[in-house]
Amino acid sequence: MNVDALKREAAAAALELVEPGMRLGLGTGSTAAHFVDLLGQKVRAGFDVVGIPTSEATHVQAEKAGIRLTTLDETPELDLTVDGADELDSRLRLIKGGGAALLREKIVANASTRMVVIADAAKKVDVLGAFPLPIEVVPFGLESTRRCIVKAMIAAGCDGAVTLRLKDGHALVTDGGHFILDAALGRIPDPEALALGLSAIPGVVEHGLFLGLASDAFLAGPSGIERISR
Ligand SMILES: O=C[C@H](O)[C@H](O)[C@H](O)COP(=O)(O)O
Repeated sequence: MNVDALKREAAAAALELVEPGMRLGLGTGSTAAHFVDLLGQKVRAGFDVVGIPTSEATHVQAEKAGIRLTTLDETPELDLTVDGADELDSRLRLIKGGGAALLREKIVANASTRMVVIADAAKKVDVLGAFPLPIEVVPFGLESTRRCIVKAMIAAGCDGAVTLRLKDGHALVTDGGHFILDAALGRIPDPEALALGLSAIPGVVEHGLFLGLASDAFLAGPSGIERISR
């Protein structure tokens, strides 16, 4: 089975958790897109839920799929968020932001009673960090912020290049109007320490370490779905 089919299987498993009337956070990325697609099919068959998209891209997809949408201002507390991840470990600590949506994703996950991760099984790792950690930063003072990030990494026992994410030769601009710095760390021995260090830097808006947010994960592999719960 190809990776895309596995992503769809994980999305289908998470769909079974959705109950009528739920307030749902809708994730971003190729795996979350399967969930939105499957949810749209259910909605068009008469199922009623309301969704909060975590990116402009998901907003467009969900609207086209016929899913009723709201905002966190109208609906500040959600029942369930279903989202993908770039990496996760057995304690459901995640790296997210490969699609540059980490800020809204974290706000939405934090507003949800449950966050469920959907992914192909290859995303599960023993130690986080092979996937470069996305860090969303304010454009003002970029180089100064980058140096502070390097110091915070070293203090947390890791090291690696921190580079500006580009799109079409220019700095990629997130939905919130910020830039993304990607930290190629290889391994993150103490994600909690690194998260604390990064959050203390004024120019850092948010980082892609999602710690203590996910309650469950559905991981689709060749031999079926593995469910991890916390
Ligand atoms: O910013 C993007 C998100 O964090 C995605 O959920 C993450 O990158 C996983 O995306 P995909 O399902 O495409 O691998």
